[in-house]
Amino acid sequence: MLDFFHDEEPWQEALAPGALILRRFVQQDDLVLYQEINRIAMQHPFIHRVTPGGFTMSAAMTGCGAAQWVSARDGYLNTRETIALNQTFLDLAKRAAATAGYADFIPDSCLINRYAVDSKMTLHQDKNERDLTQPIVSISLGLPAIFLFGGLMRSDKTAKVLLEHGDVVVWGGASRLCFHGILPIKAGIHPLTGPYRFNLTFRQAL
Ligand SMILES: O=C(O)CCC(=O)C(=O)O
Ligand SMILES: [Fe+2]
Repeated sequence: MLDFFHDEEPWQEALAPGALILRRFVQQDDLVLYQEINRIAMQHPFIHRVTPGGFTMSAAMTGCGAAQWVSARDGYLNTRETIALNQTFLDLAKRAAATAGYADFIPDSCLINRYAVDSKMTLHQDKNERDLTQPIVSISLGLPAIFLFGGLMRSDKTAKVLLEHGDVVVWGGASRLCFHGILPIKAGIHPLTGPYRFNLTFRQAL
């Protein structure tokens, strides 16, 4: 893959108390992650969920692990039909969490979002998980995106952060319930993922 910065050493950037960006943390594992996303999508195709307010989400979703997120209203569905979290996924998520100071992270689920051009995610809190002492580990692959990261109130000022291929954001502790979102994705073609951005969020949901 032609990537000018492919050999760059990963580095870290503080985002907020309890929140850290691990730049290029999964860059070396991008192909394995992408192949696993495709394997999962063969069994559980990406779908556009409808919010409780009746809006169809622009990002398409699938996932793996013990629980599947249904909606902000209905939370997680504990289902036997989901695909197990594979070892590479688990190892990476735990290693990222530990690097950010969350050594006890035990993810049981991974939600996968696929963003095409103009797809976005409006500001929200991840609060359907049962144990909020466990962090969120969020991996970005493919096209870049602007990530908004705010405070505990929707109206709080948000930081705008460019997330690129291979970056990981971990948030927990004082930041666990911070509002966050994704601005509309700009058109582009990524060497690995084509016209898409993928995001994987690892959680202990149940
Ligand atoms: O796509 C992202 O980077 C964030 C996704 C997200 O916030 C979520 O799935 O809850
Ligand atoms: Fe979220």
